Amino acid sequence: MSVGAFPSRFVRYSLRKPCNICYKPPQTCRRRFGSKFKMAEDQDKKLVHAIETESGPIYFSRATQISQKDAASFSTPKEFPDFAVFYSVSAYRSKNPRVNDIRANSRLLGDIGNNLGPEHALLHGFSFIPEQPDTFRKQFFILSPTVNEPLNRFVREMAVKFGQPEYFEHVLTEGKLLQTRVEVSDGGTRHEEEEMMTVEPPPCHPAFLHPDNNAVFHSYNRAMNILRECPDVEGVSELLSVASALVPGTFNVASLQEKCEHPVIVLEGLDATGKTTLTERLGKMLSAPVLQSPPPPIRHLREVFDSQPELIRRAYYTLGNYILAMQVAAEAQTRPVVIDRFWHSTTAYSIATEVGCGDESQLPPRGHHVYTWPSDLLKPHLAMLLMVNEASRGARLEGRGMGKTKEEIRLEKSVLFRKRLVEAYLRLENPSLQVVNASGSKEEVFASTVQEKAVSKAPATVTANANASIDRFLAPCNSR
Ligand SMILES: Nc1ncnc2c1ncn2[C@@H]1O[C@H](COP(=O)(O)OP(=O)(O)O)[C@@H](O)[C@H]1O
Ligand SMILES: Nc1ccn([C@H]2C[C@H](O)[C@@H](COP(=O)(O)OP(=O)(O)O)O2)c(=O)n1
Repeated sequence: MSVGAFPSRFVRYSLRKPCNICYKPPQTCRRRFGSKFKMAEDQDKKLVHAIETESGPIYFSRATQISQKDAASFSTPKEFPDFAVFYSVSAYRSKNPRVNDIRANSRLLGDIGNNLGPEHALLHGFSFIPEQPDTFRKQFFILSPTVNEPLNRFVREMAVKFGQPEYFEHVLTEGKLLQTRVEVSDGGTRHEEEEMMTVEPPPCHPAFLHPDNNAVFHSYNRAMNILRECPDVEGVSELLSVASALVPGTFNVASLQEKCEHPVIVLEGLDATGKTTLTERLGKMLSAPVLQSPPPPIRHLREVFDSQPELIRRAYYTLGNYILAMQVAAEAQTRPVVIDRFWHSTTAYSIATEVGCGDESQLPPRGHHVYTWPSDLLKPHLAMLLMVNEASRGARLEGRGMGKTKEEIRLEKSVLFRKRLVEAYLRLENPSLQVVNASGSKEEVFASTVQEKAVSKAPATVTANANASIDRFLAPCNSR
C-alpha cells in the first residue's frame, strides 16, 4: 500500500516521529511505518461485544476473527425474539476512559431512557479487545422488533451528540447475527455487513482486567484523583476539602495501625441483617464508640453522591473510609472501636454492581487482586459478616418500616445481585470476613458473635499486638 493511501494526518505524524517501540526513524522501522492506522483497523476487527442478559453476558465477535473450530454461530439468548434489530452506542471518547467518559455515558443513558418508546428495550453491555486489558468500554444496546428508520436516526443523533465516529447496527434473523458498522459523518456511511458469532466468555470479567476499568478503589490517591477530575459535580469540592483537611497528605498506615492499641471491630452485611443493633450492643458492652461510615463530616453528602455514576459514588465512600480510619486510629489508642460498615461494604457492593448481570459465577475468580485490602488503609482486627436467611431479612426490613432506598429495592428484587454481593463479601481477603449466623434472636446473635466467633476464629492476619487486643476485648464478656 502506498503512503498516499493513508490519511494525511497519519503520514505527517509517522514521518516526523521515531517508532515508540524501537525508537528507529520511521523510514527504517517496519513496525512503526503505517502501523498506527492499520492497528486501529485490525483492533476494531478483534472487538468483542457483550450484551448483559439475566443469566450473564452474551459475548460475540466478527465471524472472520474466529477459527472454525471455535465457531459457535450466534446462540440466541432465550429472552430474545426470533427477529430483532439492535443498535449499540457508547459515549467514551478518550483512549484511556476517565471520569468524563463515564459521566457522558450516564448522560447518554438518560437521553436514551427519555426517548425510548414502549416497543423498544434497552440492554446494557460492553465491548473490549481480548488481551488488551484497558480497552473495556460500557455501551448500550437499543432493541427494536423491526428495522426502524426513526430509531436509526435517533442513534445517529446520539452518536453525533456524544462525539462518536460510528455506531453498530445488529440484525438478528433466523439464528444469525449480522453487524453493520455505520459511520456518522456524511449522513451515515454504512460498511459491509458481517456475520457475528458467539464467543467463549473470557476467564475473568473484562471490567476487572485493568484497575482503571472499574469502580473498586485500592488507594486514597485514586479516589482523590477521580474526584479532582469532576470538580463541577455537586458536593465534590466540599468533599475534597474535607478529605484534605482530615487525612494528612502523607499519612503512614503502619504508624496508624500501631496506634490501635485497642481492638477495632467491623460489622458487615446486607441491609437489615442487624448490624446497627449489634454494633450498639457491642459498643455498650465494651464502652466503645460506634462509628458509622460514611462518617459525620461527609455524611450529609451521601444522597448527592448516591445519584452519581458508580465510579464517582464509590470514590465518595472510599474517601469516607479513609476519613473514618483517621478517627478510628485516634479513638483506638484509648478504647475499643466498633464500626458499622467499612471497606468490605464499599468493595463488595462495587464489585457486585460492576459485574452487572448474572449470578456469582460472573465474579472475578477467588484470589483476584480486586478482593485484596488496600495497602494504605487501616485494617480492623476483627471483621464479621452477619448472614440472615432471606425470609427473616425481609421480615426485619418490613418491621423497620423505613422508606426504602433504590438500592434496597434492587436488593430485594434481584436475587442475582444479592448472590453476587454475598459471594463478593466472602471472597474479600486480608482480612477476610468471619461469617456469623445472625438469624437468631437479638440475644442469640449477640452471644454467638461475642463468645464463639470472636473467641475461636480470630483472623489469621491479626498481629500479635491485635491478638492481645482481641483478648482484652473478650475479657469483659467472658467474665459476664
Ligand atoms: N436478631 C434479630 N432478630 C430480630 N430482629 C432483629 C434482629 N436484629 C435486628 N433486628 C431488627 O431488624 C431491623 C433491622 O436491624 P438493623 O440493626 O437496623 O439492621 P442493619 O443495620 O443491618 O440494616 C430492626 O428493626 C431491628 O430491630
Ligand atoms: N463504607 C461504606 C458504607 C456504605 N456503603 C454503601 C454500600 C451500599 O451501597 C450502601 C448501603 O448503605 P445502607 O445505608 O443501605 O446500609 P445500612 O442501612 O447501614 O444497612 O452504602 C459503602 O459503599 N461503603
